[in-house]
Amino acid sequence: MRIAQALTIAGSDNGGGAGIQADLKTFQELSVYGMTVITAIAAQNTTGVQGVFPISYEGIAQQLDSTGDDFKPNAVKTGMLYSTEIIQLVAEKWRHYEWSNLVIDPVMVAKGGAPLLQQQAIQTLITELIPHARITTPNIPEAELLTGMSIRNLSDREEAARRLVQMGSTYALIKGGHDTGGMIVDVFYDGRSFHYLENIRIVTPHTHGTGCTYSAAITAELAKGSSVLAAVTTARAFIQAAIEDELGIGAGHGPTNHFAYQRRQRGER
Ligand SMILES: Nc1ncnc2c1ncn2[C@@H]1O[C@H](COP(=O)(O)OP(=O)(O)OP(=O)(O)O)[C@@H](O)[C@H]1O
Ligand SMILES: Cc1ncc(COP(=O)(O)O)c(N)n1
Repeated sequence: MRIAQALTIAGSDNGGGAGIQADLKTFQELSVYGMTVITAIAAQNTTGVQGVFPISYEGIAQQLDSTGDDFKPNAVKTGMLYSTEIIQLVAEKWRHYEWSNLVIDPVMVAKGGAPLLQQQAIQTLITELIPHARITTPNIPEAELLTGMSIRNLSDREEAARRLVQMGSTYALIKGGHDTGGMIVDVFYDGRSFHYLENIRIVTPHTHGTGCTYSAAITAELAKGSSVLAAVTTARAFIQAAIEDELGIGAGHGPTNHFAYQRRQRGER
């Protein structure tokens, strides 16, 4: 049996809750073989980001080539891409290796406020990478920056999703984690109709890396051949379980529980 394979192109979180580490844990839990291209080392913990150290352009290019020359990932996700140059490089290699199933999590700012994408790189993300995306998964502030509109209500979210599809992303998912109400509504758009993934907001400080984990789960499911809506639905259940069964690690905003979804599937909760 050929195992499904997925590649994540993202930053490293030494604390293990977000970035490359969250992606690999999620791939593994969903029975997908994971590979990585590291764009930057973010020194961080549950109290914040203490430093960001980008990998050299050559270092990233070589990782992409070493991956592309030998492996054929069934799906690829991007997380923290940090700069215009890195986005252009990823777009170039994407075309060169003819990869498929691109999931773009347009990581811009860490939960604590530290910038993870340079301001001037947002336009490059729009022109160079989003046109290749199978799905783009911004949170509300990211969707506002990408679309240039302010998002206050559900119809604004729908309009933002439409604009992402107009930019060339085949599907769009506007995540509602930054909602303030008791319900979280993620808006999924397939270019024709909308689906709403509604869940009760879990009251917890332990939401570090939720966006990374959610998009990694979508990537894993796409790698296994799921439809995009089915992938998002499974990923939503994965992130809900990961937030609900909290681990309580660290003094601040702790990581989610990447074991939770499979433990529930096995009836071990
Ligand atoms: N408190 C919560 N309760 C339930 N679900 C949540 C909660 N916080 C986040 N989620 C789920 O996780 C998804 C991703 O969260 P969010 O919108 O905060 O993404 P994000 O800001 O990209 O995350 P991060 O930057 O931490 O990786 C949300 O769309 C929602 O489905
Ligand atoms: C390497 C890396 N990638 C992404 C995030 C976003 O996660 P969060 O918004 O929860 O801090 C992060 N903190 N670090």
